[in-house]
Amino acid sequence: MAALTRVSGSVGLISLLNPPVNALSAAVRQGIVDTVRRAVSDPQVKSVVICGQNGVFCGGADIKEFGGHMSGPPLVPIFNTIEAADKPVVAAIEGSALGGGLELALACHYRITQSKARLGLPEVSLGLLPAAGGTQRLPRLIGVPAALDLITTGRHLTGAEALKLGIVDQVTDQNTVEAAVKFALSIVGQSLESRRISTLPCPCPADIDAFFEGVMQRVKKSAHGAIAPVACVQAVQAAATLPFTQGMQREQELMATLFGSGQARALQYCFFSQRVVSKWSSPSGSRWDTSKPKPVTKVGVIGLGTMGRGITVALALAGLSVVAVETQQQQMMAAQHAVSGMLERTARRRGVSLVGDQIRYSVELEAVADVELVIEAVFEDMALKEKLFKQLSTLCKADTLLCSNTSSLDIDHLASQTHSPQLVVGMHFFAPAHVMKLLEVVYGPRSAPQAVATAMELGKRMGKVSVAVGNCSGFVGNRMLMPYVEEASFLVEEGASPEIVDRALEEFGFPMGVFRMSDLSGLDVGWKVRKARGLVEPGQMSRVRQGRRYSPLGDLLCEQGRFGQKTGRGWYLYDSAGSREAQPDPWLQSFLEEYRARQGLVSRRIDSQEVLERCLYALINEGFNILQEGIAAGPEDIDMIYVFGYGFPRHRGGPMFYASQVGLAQVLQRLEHYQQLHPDIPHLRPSSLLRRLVSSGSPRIQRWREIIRMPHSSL
Ligand SMILES: CC/C=C/CC(=O)SCCNC(=O)CCNC(=O)[C@H](O)C(C)(C)COP(=O)(O)OP(=O)(O)OC[C@H]1O[C@@H](n2cnc3c(N)ncnc32)[C@H](O)[C@@H]1OP(=O)(O)O
Repeated sequence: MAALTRVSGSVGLISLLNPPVNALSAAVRQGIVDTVRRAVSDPQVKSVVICGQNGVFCGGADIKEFGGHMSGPPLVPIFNTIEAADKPVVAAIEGSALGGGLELALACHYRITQSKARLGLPEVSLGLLPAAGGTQRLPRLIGVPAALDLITTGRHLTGAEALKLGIVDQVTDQNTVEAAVKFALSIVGQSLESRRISTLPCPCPADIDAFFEGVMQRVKKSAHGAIAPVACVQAVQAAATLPFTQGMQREQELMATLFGSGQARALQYCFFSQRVVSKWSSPSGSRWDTSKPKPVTKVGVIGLGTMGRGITVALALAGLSVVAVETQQQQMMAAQHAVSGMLERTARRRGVSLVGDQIRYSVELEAVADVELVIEAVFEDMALKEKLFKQLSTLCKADTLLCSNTSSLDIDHLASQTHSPQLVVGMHFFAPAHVMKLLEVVYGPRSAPQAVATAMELGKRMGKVSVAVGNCSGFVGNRMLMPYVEEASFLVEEGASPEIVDRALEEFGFPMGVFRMSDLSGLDVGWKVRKARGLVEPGQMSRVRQGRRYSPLGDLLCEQGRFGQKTGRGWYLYDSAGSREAQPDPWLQSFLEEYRARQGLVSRRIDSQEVLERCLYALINEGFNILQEGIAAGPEDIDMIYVFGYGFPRHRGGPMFYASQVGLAQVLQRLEHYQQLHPDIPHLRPSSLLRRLVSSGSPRIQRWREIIRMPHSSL
């Protein structure tokens, strides 16, 4: 798993051999031990270069090993041996040097990197910390603030950025291994004293205690309950305040706590789930590996409201040509201005040059006649969309893919308006579309495999996590959201306040609770949807509609003009329209008291456990229904949708993984309990798939797909 050859007469070249990313599996670690020992003891070898096979230095520890019993030599002594070697060791970094891969490079005396290589310590995103000396060596090399930034965020740097920070010694656009070998030849005999990072003092800010206090406060606030970022700060603090050996001990202690935690398991599940969802399949048998995407270079976007603008920006940033269409000149000009601003800000933040000249604006629908793919982003109005799809089907090229950004409407119905229903899919982006990572790609029974593959590939090019899902009202994300939001309203009817509900959900790890989120996105959005479904009865307070329990609270607030942040009043009170500082509203409290009195509801005390169980288990239960119906191929699809699109705390793995950790029997039992108390709420009726999984002994989440596919009685 690692090979040693002698090149250029005296350079020992060690290559890591573990495709695809040369992860540091037990065999690779053993290979490094053996090859380093041989290189160091070979008198003909005067210097050493470590590289990875196939253009990748090393993707870090083998994450697949984490779940089981770890065997083989540990990393820390291997890296200490490399650093202590009396021959210069040079890391030749191509592709990626991440996690343990970068820690290996930090143990070497010199680092040479390809300019486009990705370097970083992403362990925090796996619920861990860089525990092979990364938290102790990096701050000694680049100083505490810069190291903290990299270690607590896990962000990747390019080779060029790493040079600026002082992580690497040289960047090359030529063959990196050849450059490293040449370099290794040039440094033979030079003192290595100043090259052993563990022996360097740690450059620290002046008032170190105050500095770490401030950092810890910031990190805790943004961590939303995740423990790894906090442990990362503690480990770097040890680097700043303790000698290297003691710092290493502290690093190990902190790692031991994280390693066995449920959060690490959840985050590692997310890592693999993100890759699982890219390998999509549909019930019709089409699959990622048998469906070839169509090449796309030019995309039309119809409708330049908030969503259309964000989609235009995301396409342009991905290097695609865009034809952006609005109906009126004035709206088009406003959109053009807004898109330019968004592009400018994003380009500045990412440090890339400005793009924008590949966007053509038009008020003529015919402008999209020659594009390969159209994304419709007009108002959520079926009649309008029907008309548009009919027009597009006539004016576009025969093989143009027609995609809708609808968040809930029937894709199959839209497809039926066109000459080629097989070329229609949903591309459901999330606002702001140039920022949010999630894309739901919605296929109907008639969607061609190539259409799905093309939308998935386009999403990937736009940097999205694309998840293929079946067609139903609300698809996966919004369908599951409905019972979650409804439960929150029912709890408020029964005695909770919006603050109580939101606090419980925010303590669980959501960046915002239901009501703060609703105020942010606008209460009128849901109101319109409920009106379209015939649920709204103006001025009426009845709590049963269409044969099931209904809360008219949201409608009543809208009738008062309380649309949330934009009107300065919603579930909360704001200083002014557009302000973000939510305050409890005494008016709302009296309104709720009066409402409950008129409904004959006796307010009761509701605790955070009930909030979490009713909101989350209702959401999870709908997830099981979705799995059972084959709308999502597996629990990973649902979890990635919720983590990347709905702010579900990543360190909890997503709703389905969370359910598996709570225990399926427990989720079932609590749903049964609440269903008995509230028989008029259908979404609390346990899904038959949940029952089936419980009666199959609550298997590991990785086995659910298999059980879902097993033929079963519907009784
Ligand atoms: C003592 C414990 C110490 C821990 C320290 C650590 O090192 S923890 C690990 C830190 N490393 C990372 O977090 C890197 C994870 N990998 C990536 O970010 C990316 O895979 C990549 C290296 C940037 C490559 O990206 P690319 O898009 O080219 O490929 P994929 O992401 O699709 O990966 C290809 C397949 O390789 C598997 N894989 C990737 N990294 C690892 C890893 N570290 N361990 C095990 N397996 C890894 C990945 O799952 C893909 O597998 P498939 O089966 O093909 O889906």
